[in-house]
Amino acid sequence: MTVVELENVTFAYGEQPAVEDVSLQVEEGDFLGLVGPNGSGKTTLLQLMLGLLRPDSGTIELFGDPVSTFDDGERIGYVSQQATSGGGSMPVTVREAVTMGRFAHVGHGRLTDDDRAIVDDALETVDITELADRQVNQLSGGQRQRAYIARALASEADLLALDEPTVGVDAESRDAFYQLLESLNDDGITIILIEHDIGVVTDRATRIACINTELYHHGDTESFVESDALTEAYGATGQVVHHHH
Ligand SMILES: Nc1ncnc2c1ncn2[C@@H]1O[C@H](COP(=O)(O)OP(=O)(O)OP(=O)(O)O)[C@@H](O)[C@H]1O
Repeated sequence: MTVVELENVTFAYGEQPAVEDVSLQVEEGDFLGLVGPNGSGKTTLLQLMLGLLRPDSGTIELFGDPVSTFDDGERIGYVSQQATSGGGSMPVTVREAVTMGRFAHVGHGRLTDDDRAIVDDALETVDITELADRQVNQLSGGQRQRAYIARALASEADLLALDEPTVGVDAESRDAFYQLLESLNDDGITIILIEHDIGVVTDRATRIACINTELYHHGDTESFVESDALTEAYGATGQVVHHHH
């Protein structure tokens, strides 16, 4: 099944397009790494995919329907840059924050024992059960992004979209976090990850989309590593490329 499909998508905040004529498909089970230099349109492209921004031209389908009519928020777990950097953290406990993942399912009804069990499982999966009663805004960066993943898991999302989730997280927690993403992907959850560390992405992602306003590469990770897309995309802005091997 195709999870996201973009055809000739262009979007501009002002005069200059931030995303220009991008076509790509994300298939169920993909672990897509979205890479490109600073300011190259990665966040914009992700928000277009999720229906948070409307394209100026082109079409976007999410789970097979035009994204404009999409109202199935519970199928997406979106961890924005603000969420992990702390700006969006709420004065609630970890358990309360993760329980919010159930709200799309219970509507105005009450939480059932099943809902509570799903929340417990999500806390367990990301290994933060012992932090359940702590305030989210008192967690470390690494603990906080686990809490946001747990919330997405509790919502039983089919698609996890993460925008630089490990900014400010130490190397060890970061590695554990990417292992967690890999195992969630093995369980069938589709993942789209924005990450500026090319080495991390090529180690973990099964597919790569490389953009600098326009799409320079979209395909499996091996063909990306062997291609010139990286130097071409980054060369356009003269940024230094950091390899991590
Ligand atoms: N709300 C906005 N209003 C106007 N311009 C914006 C807005 N958000 C982003 N831009 C511009 O659009 C371009 C793409 O930004 P975007 O955040 O999508 O890039 P990015 O690749 O995610 O960047 P980074 O890696 O630095 O997070 C940049 O030139 C940016 O300055």
